[in-house]
Amino acid sequence: MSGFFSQGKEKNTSDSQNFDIHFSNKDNEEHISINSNFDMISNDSNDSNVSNELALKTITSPSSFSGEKPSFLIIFLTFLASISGFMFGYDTGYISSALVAIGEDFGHPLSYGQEQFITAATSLGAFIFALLSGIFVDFSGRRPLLLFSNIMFIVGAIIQCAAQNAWTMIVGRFVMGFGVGIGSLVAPLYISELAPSKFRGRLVILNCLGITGGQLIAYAIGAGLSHVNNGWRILVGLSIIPPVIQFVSFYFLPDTPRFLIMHNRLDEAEKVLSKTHPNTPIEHIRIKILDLQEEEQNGFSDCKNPFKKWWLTVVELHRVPSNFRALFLSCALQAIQQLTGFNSLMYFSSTIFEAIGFDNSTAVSLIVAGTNFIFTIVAFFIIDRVGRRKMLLISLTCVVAFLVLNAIAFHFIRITFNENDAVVHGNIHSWGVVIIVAMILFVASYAIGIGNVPWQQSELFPQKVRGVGISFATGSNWAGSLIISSTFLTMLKNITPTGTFSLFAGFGFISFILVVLCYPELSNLELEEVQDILTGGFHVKKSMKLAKDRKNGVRAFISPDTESTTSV
Ligand SMILES: O[C@H]1[C@H](O)[C@@H](O)[C@H](O)[C@@H](O)[C@H]1O
Repeated sequence: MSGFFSQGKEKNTSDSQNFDIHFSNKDNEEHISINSNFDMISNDSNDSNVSNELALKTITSPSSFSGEKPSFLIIFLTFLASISGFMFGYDTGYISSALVAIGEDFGHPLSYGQEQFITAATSLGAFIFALLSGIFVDFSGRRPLLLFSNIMFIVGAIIQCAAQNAWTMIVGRFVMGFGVGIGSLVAPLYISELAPSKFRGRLVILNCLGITGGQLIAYAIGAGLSHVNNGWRILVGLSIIPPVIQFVSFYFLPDTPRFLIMHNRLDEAEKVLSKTHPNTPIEHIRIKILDLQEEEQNGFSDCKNPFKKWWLTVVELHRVPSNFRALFLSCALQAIQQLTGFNSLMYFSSTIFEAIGFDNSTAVSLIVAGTNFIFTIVAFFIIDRVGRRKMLLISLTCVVAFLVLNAIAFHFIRITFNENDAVVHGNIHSWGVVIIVAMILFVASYAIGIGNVPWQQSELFPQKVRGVGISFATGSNWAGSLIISSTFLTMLKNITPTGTFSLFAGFGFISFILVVLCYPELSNLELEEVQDILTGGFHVKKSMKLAKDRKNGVRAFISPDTESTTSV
């Protein structure tokens, strides 16, 4: 029942069976009754043109759910789900120092090809399982997938800890990637489905804080263990703790109300919503359930075959223009995030800093991870206030500028490879300092926008196609990560660091244009409202006006039929 959002004034009375709602909007007076089975049992309107649908839309619109502060339970569940983000960060973060620390533990120094394989194996596993999750996320639920991802994290870590050669290490990293892929899709979805819209941006960024915090901690432990014999095995072994905590917790916790409604488990959904929204009257909760239930009825809930359902959803994603716009935007943003080359730093910063002459390269990398984490905190505070679009534009402008500065600085520094194709420790150079400063500024610019906004992907899709839509978007992220991690050192060698960073800057510039032309402002909208913005175009200007009105407390709405926004 997405559609209008308009003003409404409610007065509710309820008894154990039925409850009545009286409201008025700009032109109409209406009175409806709904019983505890979620059936509408009467509707008296003084204007026959006003539909029941409008009545319900009006009541469930921003008033009761979106403006409300997240309850303790929502925050608690968000933190628990963000453990997936933490594992994503830790597991992608420790590899930078592990690659240096492995040294000759496998009998010879790792060639750059082996380093790339070890790194890229996780991205490959994540890519495959992010796509596969799209088939199962609406079928088995968010929670079982999270549990499964925990098992993969643990199995992958055990294989790596026991590895005696590069290939076993690659297999362990690949299996761990399954967990990373699933977690990177399910955690933000779980959080965004629970979050009140006004706080959705921030709550989803908590998961990103998990990612960047995980990377920082991995770097810190990596630096601490860099001189310990086989210290990298301890570094990997520690990654077993968070999935165990998440597994045990989620074993006892509920799935999201949206998933429960999708499977017609309305009583359970009511229970979860009553706990996550303790101050919301039960009648509002039931109306919200009706709203989501009607949305689900437009879906493929009758189809019991997950593969067929997946295929029907894929067709729907491409057939309906607003869905296709959502798909385009989410996939493009996720790919852009990776093609700016940020993860070349995450994965290879120790190698790069060693090559330009820094002795404690892992400690220097720590500054990179710390900057990423601190600026993700900045993003956390500003995302719902400044808005996604503005953050992206500022971020991409600075990202391009600092990538160009890096490209220029690298022109004056040589990176050399030995006869085994391993990167050779270089000599410190004044341009090396410029590179470090430019890298840090690049990371800060990345983290306040393009590093985090793409993970708001769930909000772009309607319920019917959300699971599959975000699996494609997450897949695009991992495809980008895979391309960067498997080619970065090869690019350094073949097209020079200057060529490599110029290429990243080029991608950043194209992305900037794309955001200017196509990315609407989605702050403060209900998940169900976003499609109205994407119907009939990207509606960039209108979305900006709407966001401004909402921010200023003006009750504004968009009509999907006229495709105009109205402030009241
Ligand atoms: O949002 C995250 C974050 O920016 C991480 O630091 C990065 O390593 C990931 O690839 C990205 O998806």
